Amino acid sequence: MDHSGASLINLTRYPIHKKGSERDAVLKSARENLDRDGCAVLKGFLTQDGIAALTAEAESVAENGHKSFNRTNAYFTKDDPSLPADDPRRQFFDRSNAFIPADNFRKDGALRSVHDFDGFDAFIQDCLQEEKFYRYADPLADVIVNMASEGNGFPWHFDTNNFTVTLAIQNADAGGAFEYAPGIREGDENFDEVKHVLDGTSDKVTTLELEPGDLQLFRGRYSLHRVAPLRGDRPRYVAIFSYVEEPGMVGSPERTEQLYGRTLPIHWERQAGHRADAFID
Ligand SMILES: O=C(O)CCC(=O)C(=O)O
Ligand SMILES: [Fe+2]
Repeated sequence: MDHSGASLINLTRYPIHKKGSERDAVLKSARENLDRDGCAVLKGFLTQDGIAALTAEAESVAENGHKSFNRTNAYFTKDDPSLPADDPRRQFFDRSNAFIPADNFRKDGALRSVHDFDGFDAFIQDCLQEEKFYRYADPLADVIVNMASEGNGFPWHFDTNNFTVTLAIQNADAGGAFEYAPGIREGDENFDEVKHVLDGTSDKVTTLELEPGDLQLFRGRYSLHRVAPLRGDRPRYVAIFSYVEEPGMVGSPERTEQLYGRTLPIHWERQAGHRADAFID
């Protein structure tokens, strides 16, 4: 199969490589959506060939996914028994999934052909209007695939990163909608409304049914979000592209071991003097 980015990305609809009025129109719409509710979805960013190629590639390396399980609240903090039992900081959920580390994706493979396509990074940066914007320099984490099936999932949380860039590759048989409460903690923590989201009684939740090939830009620091429980045998595959505010950053050895099940020499060499918390998490 042809793995040039030009055949995998729908450049007719999203001419990200060509400065001009068409690209400007796509940018304008993405920025408006990001401003309004912290989320922009570029439907059908991949072509049908792109979806097929990325799915085949994810399947071919799926066995290398590293499973991780934990119990976490929406804030990734420890339990605080001094708070009332119904405080949202005391609601813990199971979180489990598998990350396929970035070094499973070859330079000439489909996923990196999209990532390395001329203009891809610049386009994402322009949508997000982030001044400091660098690819994560972590060979295990610059672009990964998040794999989850029935019984796994991402329960309600706020991201520690300012934004997340994801590309839907394959959905589970059922379930897996992306649900989020736009800007729920924009002004303050808004624990009362967060509580309603966690117990399923909020009317502030937007549901997105993302399809294979959709590119999503999401500011998850202020918007509580989750992936609704998955059903069926087919795994859900989502690629996650990581960008950070400084060049040369990699993950801490501890976090890398936890997420990917191994570390490389670079994780130990670089740990002094570099922020270690730049994960999509
Ligand atoms: O898998 C997704 O669609 C998003 C998961 C998520 O919220 C995250 O990686 O922080
Ligand atoms: Fe998230």
